[in-house]
Amino acid sequence: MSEFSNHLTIKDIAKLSGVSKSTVSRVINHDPMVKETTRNKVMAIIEQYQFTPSKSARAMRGYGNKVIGIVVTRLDSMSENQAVRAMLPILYQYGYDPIIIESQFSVDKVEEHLTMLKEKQADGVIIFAFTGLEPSLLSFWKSKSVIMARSYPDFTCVCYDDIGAVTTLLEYLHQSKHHQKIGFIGIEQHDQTTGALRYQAYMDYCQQNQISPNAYLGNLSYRSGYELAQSILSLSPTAIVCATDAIALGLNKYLQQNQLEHIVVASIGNSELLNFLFPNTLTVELGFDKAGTYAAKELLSMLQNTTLAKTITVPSTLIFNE
Ligand SMILES: O=P(O)(O)OC[C@H]1O[C@H](O[C@H]2O[C@H](CO)[C@@H](O)[C@H](O)[C@H]2O)[C@H](O)[C@@H](O)[C@@H]1O
Repeated sequence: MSEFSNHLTIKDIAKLSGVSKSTVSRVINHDPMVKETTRNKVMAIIEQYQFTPSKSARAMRGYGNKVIGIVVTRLDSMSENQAVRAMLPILYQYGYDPIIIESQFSVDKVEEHLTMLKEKQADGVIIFAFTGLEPSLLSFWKSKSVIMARSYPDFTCVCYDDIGAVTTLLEYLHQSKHHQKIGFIGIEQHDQTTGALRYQAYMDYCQQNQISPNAYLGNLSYRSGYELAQSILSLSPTAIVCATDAIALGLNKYLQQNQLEHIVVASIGNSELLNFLFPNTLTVELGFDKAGTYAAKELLSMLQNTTLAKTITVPSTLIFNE
């Protein structure tokens, strides 16, 4: 709406809506106490004039920029994307602006990002943690952070059921489908969760059920699954459990190229991409979206009241894609 609308202030919106300035600011800041009829009236004017409160105006008036930093490890991670996608609508609903930044598993980068977020006076952070990221680095944020994918004492953390997911797949393949030769392609054990926990769960199950282990470990890439395929096939497995969907995509590609699709592939993740390309893959869902929802809600409740630190482990579920 013309040049005029770009210069509108909260005072103008208040006048046009027939409410006070403070009511307009409460609508802008998603105050749940504002009556729905008032909110609708103000929002109609805001939309009509395409009014955007400037951040400096909000800050000067003491509303502050409500900012949450989200530090992901990889912008191209399917699992982290799913979790972040679940967080965003909740943060928006409560008037927070998310700042999404990537650490690439670098402790230095996390430190740099957290310093920037501190300088910007971010209200809170959600950090996708990884092996080597020490809790001491996060101490400033203890009461206003949620840590994803790893558990740290005295912090609020959202974790995945790494051991349960592997065990569920093995039980199904071994007990229900009677596979005896089950291989495993995982992640190197310096990665303590996706790597060591999932590999250890496989080894434990093999030991408890007299299965000869056949395991190869690599990294989180599709290529790793593809490249380890040939080695694992040397012991002629009838089923192969993959620690992640990316590994399963690589393995499935190899099996398809070599017409070995009779080998059952099982995976942990249940991503849309894997389901679309290789719908026969047996999957366990870790609940990345649920984890994102828990994280956003926990952080918001921490920011509103003092809550005790807790670790939430999202339960895993076996999915039957018929
Ligand atoms: O290929 P992806 O979709 O990215 O899924 C692979 C695994 O990613 C996550 O684990 C990795 O990142 C974590 C931080 O988000 C880190 O703590 C962990 O060490 C990495 O392996 C996710 O937590 C796993 O469940 C996914 O399987």
